[in-house]
Amino acid sequence: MSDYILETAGLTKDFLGFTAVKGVNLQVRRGTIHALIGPNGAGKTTVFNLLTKFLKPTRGTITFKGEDVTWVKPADVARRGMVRSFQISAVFPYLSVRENVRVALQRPLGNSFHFWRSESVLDSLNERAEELVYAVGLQDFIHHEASELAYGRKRALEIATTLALDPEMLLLDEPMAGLGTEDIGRIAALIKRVAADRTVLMVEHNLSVVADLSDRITVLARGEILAEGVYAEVSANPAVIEAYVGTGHA
Ligand SMILES: Nc1ncnc2c1ncn2[C@@H]1O[C@H](COP(=O)(O)OP(=O)(O)OP(=O)(O)O)[C@@H](O)[C@H]1O
Repeated sequence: MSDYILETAGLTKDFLGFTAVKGVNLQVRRGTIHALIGPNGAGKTTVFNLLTKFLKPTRGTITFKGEDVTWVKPADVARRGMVRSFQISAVFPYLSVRENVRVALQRPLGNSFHFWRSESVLDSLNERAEELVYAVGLQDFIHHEASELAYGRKRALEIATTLALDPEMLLLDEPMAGLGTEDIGRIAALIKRVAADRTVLMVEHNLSVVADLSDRITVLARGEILAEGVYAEVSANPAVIEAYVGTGHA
C-alpha cells in the first residue's frame, strides 16, 4: 500500500484560454493533515473541485487509494471514502442536532438505501448519531434545533454530518471562514481529533491555524505548486513571501 492516499499527476484545468491549475503534482500522505494554501486566485478551490469531481480536468490524473479516479462521478469518489465537508453537510435548520446527524447516517450513498430499515437498525443509528454528536462536542445541544446553534457550533455539526459517512479522507474547504477566535480554537481542536484516524486535506486562509494543524503544506500560486514542506520551511521561503506580498496578503 502506498504511503500516499491521494496523488495527482500533471493536474491541469483550463477555462476558456485561462489556465487556473497547471501541472499540479500533489501527494497527500495517509494519516496526515495537509494544507493547501496560496494567495487569492491561486487555484486552491479549482484543485478541490477537480479532486471531488465538481470539475473535469483538462489534463492529468487523480489517484485515490491506488486507483485512478480521474473520471469517476462525484458520488462514486465519496463512496470510495473521499468526502468534502460542504458536499453533504446541508444542515436542516428545524431538525435537532441528533436528527441532523441521523439523517446524514441514513443518507443513501451509492446503492444503499436505508429508509426501509427495521426498528433495531434505527436504534443503532440513534446510538451512532449520539456518538458523533459527542465526538464533535455538541452533547449539551443534542436536542436543540440546528437553527439555534451559534455559528461555530453549526460548523461542528457540519463536521459531524460529514463524519457520518465515515470518510477515510476529509476535504475541508476553509473550515475557519467566518469564525471568531474562540470558535477557531474549538474547531481546530476538533479537526485534530477527527484527523487522529483519517487523512485531512484543507484549504485554509488562516495561517496560524495552518501552522498549528498541518503536517505538510503545499503552496499554490498562479495555478502551480510554488513550495512544499512543513510550516517553518514554507513560511521562510522567499518565493512564498513574495507571492503573498505581491497580492497584498502578507
Ligand atoms: N469557472 C471558472 N471560469 C473561469 N475562470 C475561473 C473559474 N473558476 C475559477 N476561475 C479562475 O481561476 C483562478 C483560480 O481560482 P480559484 O477559485 O481556484 O482560486 P483560489 O486559490 O481558491 O482563490 P481564493 O483564495 O480567492 O478562493 C482565478 O483566477 C479564477 O478567476
